[in-house]
Amino acid sequence: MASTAVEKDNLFIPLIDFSQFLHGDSTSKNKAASQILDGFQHAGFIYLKNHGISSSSVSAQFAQSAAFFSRPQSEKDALEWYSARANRGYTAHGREKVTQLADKEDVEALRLAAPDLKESLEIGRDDEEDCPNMWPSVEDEAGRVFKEKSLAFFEECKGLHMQVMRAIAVGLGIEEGWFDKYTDRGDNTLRLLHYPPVRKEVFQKNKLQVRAGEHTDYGSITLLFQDSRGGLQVQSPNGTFVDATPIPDTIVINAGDLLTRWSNDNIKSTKHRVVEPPPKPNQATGEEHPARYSIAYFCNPNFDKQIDVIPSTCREGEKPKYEGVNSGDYLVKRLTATY
Ligand SMILES: O=C(O)CCC(=O)C(=O)O
Ligand SMILES: [Fe+2]
Repeated sequence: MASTAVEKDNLFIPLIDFSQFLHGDSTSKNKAASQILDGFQHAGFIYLKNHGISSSSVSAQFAQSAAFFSRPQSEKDALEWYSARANRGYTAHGREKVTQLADKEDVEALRLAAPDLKESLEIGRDDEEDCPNMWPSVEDEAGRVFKEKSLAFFEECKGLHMQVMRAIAVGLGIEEGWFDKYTDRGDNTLRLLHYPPVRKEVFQKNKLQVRAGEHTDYGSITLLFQDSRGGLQVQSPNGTFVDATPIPDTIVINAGDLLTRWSNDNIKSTKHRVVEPPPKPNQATGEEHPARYSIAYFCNPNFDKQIDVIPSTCREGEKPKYEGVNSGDYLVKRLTATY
């Protein structure tokens, strides 16, 4: 049995030791693969430890992210996200609304009602034609290091995506490398997220206020690295939102809508959101919640691939529930609907 990371309201998110899949004998490997598949089929979420991405790589990327978001607003605005097809660049949510107001009191009132609760930078494969990444100036040394480190982290995550898809293949009883031809291009997005400090009264005044609204992800799987603040919640089968508490050195991985479709609804894409962090024992009670950082690596099948239901996920005599779609078009369509 895998140990359990989250257990509440009929939501059971397993904590799986991925070294058993990567380096174990065939019995351990198959066992880890079925635990992973089982987690995706029932919760839509798993936690992975010993995943092969070193804690120094992860903390270095968090440091790069914090340094990036501490740049002057004008520098970040110059890197603005520019199209759903490219899905690269900087987004400051709610900012436009705020800056259009001249009156100081109006600005403050609006800031309390609908504050900027997150900002993000999306980074894609760096060699995609006509879709450049939006890097800070590489003439500045920090900008050059940011680019180099972020691209190295991108590659590490790409490798883990391939391995997790292999585990899903083994779990499904198909050839281990079945997904490789869908994962080898790395048409993925590294999204750095910063939830700035926020006054507690913002949540008290508006019970619906969240740091990131509920949603499902779009692609195959998402690798989610969170800091120790907390606030991520996952929807349980009962409909409640349950804390997905940070566990050091683990990655939270969830399945996205395209994998649900690809697997004929065998695998779940589960709603999640980010809310006010839960109180921690012995924590000083200030007026403000400190900043939260997370890194989401959204994985997609190669954009030039047709995604037809995986034959082995249909039971005998069962028809596929979905028509084939092109992976890249599917993602662009979903992004266009939200941005
Ligand atoms: O910040 C987080 O923990 C979650 C972010 C997320 O779900 C997303 O960006 O899709
Ligand atoms: Fe998400």
